[in-house]
Amino acid sequence: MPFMTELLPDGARVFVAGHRGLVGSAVVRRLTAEGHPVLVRTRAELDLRDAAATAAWLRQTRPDAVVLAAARVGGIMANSTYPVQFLEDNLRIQLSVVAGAHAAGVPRLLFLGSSCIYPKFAPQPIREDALLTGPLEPTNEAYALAKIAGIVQVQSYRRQYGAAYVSAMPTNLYGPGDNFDLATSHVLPALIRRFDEAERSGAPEVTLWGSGTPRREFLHVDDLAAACTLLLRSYDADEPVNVGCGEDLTIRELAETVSGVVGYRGRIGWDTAKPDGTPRKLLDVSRLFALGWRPRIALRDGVAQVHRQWRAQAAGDAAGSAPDPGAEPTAAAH
Ligand SMILES: NC(=O)C1=CN([C@@H]2O[C@H](COP(=O)(O)OP(=O)(O)OC[C@H]3O[C@@H](n4cnc5c(N)ncnc54)[C@H](OP(=O)(O)O)[C@@H]3O)[C@@H](O)[C@H]2O)C=CC1
Ligand SMILES: C[C@H]1O[C@H](OP(=O)(O)OP(=O)(O)OC[C@H]2O[C@@H](n3cnc4c(=O)[nH]c(N)nc43)[C@H](O)[C@@H]2O)[C@@H](O)[C@@H](O)C1=O
Repeated sequence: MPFMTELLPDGARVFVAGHRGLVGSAVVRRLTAEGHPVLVRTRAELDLRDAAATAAWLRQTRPDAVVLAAARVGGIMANSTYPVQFLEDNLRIQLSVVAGAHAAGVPRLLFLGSSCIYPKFAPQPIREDALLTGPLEPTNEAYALAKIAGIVQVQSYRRQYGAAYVSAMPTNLYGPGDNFDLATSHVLPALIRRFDEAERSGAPEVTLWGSGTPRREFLHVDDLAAACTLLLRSYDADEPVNVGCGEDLTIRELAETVSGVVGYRGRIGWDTAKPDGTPRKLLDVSRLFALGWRPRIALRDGVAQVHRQWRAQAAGDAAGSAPDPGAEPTAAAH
């Protein structure tokens, strides 16, 4: 490997923490396609909450860069039910990986936060400098605080040691390998599963959570992965970078889109005893757009892709085989 003058030289070896997850698997696909050898460890091989084991592995392998996509992640209900794990697991993983990378002399690191770090009533679209300007949304406060600690940790390594470590703040994501467990999933895979099962069973109504009025922005994880490698190659500054498509819709509109793709024609009901969460969190993506990145996968195409994978997964579960998480969406254009 040549002396590191570039932020991510050609052929740089990258450790992708969380490579089996939604984001990590997409980042592995993207890095591999760009010619980077990728280092991975399963949770069974290396629990990233274990600081000593993580530091030892990073010292032994000394990758050229780390993408921190390992985290305790979940939808609104999982976040509200398990705030202790969402706070503590994420703090511990971040402490292990960022400190371990620095101790091992890893020159480059990308930390992934989340759009829920911003105040509940932040002006829309939300700029990066809205951080710490108001109270957080209570349903995911513990997770958001852990992510904010991660951002400050990364900034501190920059300020104190001059490390080229940076943070990205993705909006709500979806894609191949998503979590379809209704108790822990995010809304988009939950809706695909609910409408698909209702269509197959002929159920007259599907009941969704909340009022349907909150607005959310959805980005395909392959678009996020392209942003991650661009940031690794070209971004080196203190402030986090928002990653979103720049457009949002209500959960009711999302439900109409997903039911249309799935072909479900029954009624949609709303259980207002369930939480709505934050009313809106559309990201200002001008910083990332200025670097030349654009989202490529339209929501309807991405939903159709994930629906096909859910069908394959459901059929595979019944037959005892696994789906292909790398299958392409059929069309790709915004
Ligand atoms: N999904 C989304 O909508 C969004 C995600 N993000 C961020 O992107 C990142 C990745 O999220 P996503 O891919 O969706 O999450 P997933 O739950 O799909 O994947 C998380 C990964 O982290 C691994 N992991 C968790 N705990 C540990 C541990 N103690 N030791 C080792 N590995 C561990 C999991 O391993 P295993 O496979 O063994 O479970 C899994 O591979 C997170 O930082 C998240 O905050 C940001 C905005 C939105
Ligand atoms: C990525 C992001 O994800 C989480 O925040 P969230 O955006 O509020 O999460 P969500 O995807 O679970 O819900 C979005 C909206 O959709 C509604 N909704 C309807 N019906 C279902 C449903 O069936 N399941 C789910 N999960 N939601 C439903 C739900 O009531 C809410 O109004 C946090 O983890 C946060 O920390 C974070 O970073």
